[in-house]
Amino acid sequence: MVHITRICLRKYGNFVDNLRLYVRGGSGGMGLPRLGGQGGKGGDVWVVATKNMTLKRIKDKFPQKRFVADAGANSGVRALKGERGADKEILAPVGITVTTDESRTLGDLNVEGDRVMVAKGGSGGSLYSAFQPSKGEAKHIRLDLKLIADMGLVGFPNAGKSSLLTALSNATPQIASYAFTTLKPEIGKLIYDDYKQISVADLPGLIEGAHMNKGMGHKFLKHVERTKQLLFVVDVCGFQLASKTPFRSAFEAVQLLTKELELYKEELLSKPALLVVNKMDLPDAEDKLAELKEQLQNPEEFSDLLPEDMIPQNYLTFRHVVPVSAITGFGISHLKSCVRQSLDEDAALEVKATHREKLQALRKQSQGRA
Ligand SMILES: Nc1nc2c(ncn2[C@@H]2O[C@H](COP(=O)(O)OP(=O)(O)OP(=O)(O)O)[C@@H](O)[C@H]2O)c(=O)[nH]1
Repeated sequence: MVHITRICLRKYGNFVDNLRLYVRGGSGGMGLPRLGGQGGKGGDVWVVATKNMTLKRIKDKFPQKRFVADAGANSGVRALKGERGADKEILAPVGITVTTDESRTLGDLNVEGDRVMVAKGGSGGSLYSAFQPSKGEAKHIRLDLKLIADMGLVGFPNAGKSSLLTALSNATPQIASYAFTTLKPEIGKLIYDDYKQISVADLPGLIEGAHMNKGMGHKFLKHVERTKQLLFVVDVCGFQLASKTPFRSAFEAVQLLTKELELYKEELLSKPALLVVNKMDLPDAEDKLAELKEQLQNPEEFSDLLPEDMIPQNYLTFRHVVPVSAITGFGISHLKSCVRQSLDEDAALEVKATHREKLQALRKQSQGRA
């Protein structure tokens, strides 16, 4: 398949589920020996859980990824006690874990307003320190989005997501409970011959208009942020949500799903995506699949099938388009291997990127010593 996903990657940058930052508390202020004055304490650095924030936004807004709190003021004749330096707050998304570079957990941000101190400011100089202030704490920290699953199922009601999850995971999926959410996703585990496990989440509640918070809209869409990749699921024969709503073909369903994600948060579309075309056991399924594939090859040509406000800005192209029947089991093992292949591909890229980052850090260190 050709790769609008890649085009999106270039346009929006990859989805960010972890971020490494440099943080430093402010230095303390100088004490004033003559009058026994005390310098102000340096500010602390905090990570604060904030609504509508993403790791990608932090990365884009602060490309240096460096956060330093203000220094405490020196003590002076007019103010024997120097003023405290201002704290620095890093506004971060809800649902992350904050760790040190050595993987020690500093705290979890589960609810809006949760905060974790990540670098303490230095103390001001005083009689006890011969009026010399101390420096603020400095370190690298990591912000990790708590992923609920490797893959997230994205589809309208009745597409067969639950049936698919059961067929894939060969078991009754578990209902998971997460501290940072009120919606309970069902998680299925795909187990491979080499015992590798991949988790797939079925997230209930996506309907047309979800971006406007229709149905369980935003809760659903928040979950999509917490999976590495997306598994779109459509009924090959299309669907009609209710008697008053229009019939949507499989192609329209794909574009409507894409548009819902785009309207909610464009960067979700930079996640790798696979398309599952379900219910291949139904009559005329082969013809409809052929038609869908043709439409996906040239989506612009078929855009007049969609309401104008639901045409995505960028058509998503899928790493794999996999026809299956969750009921008969047709295509399920092929889908399992496509899912594995897609995640393995990204894991290899991630290892490379981490390796590169570490090499760069080492290089910088040795340049600093020279
Ligand atoms: N013929 C056929 N029917 C299917 C297939 N997969 C699911 N169905 C049927 O489609 C209906 C919806 O299936 P679900 O698995 O509940 O669909 P869902 O997407 O989880 O639906 P919601 O829970 O409403 O979001 C059920 O009646 C299933 O039996 C399939 O491969 N072939």
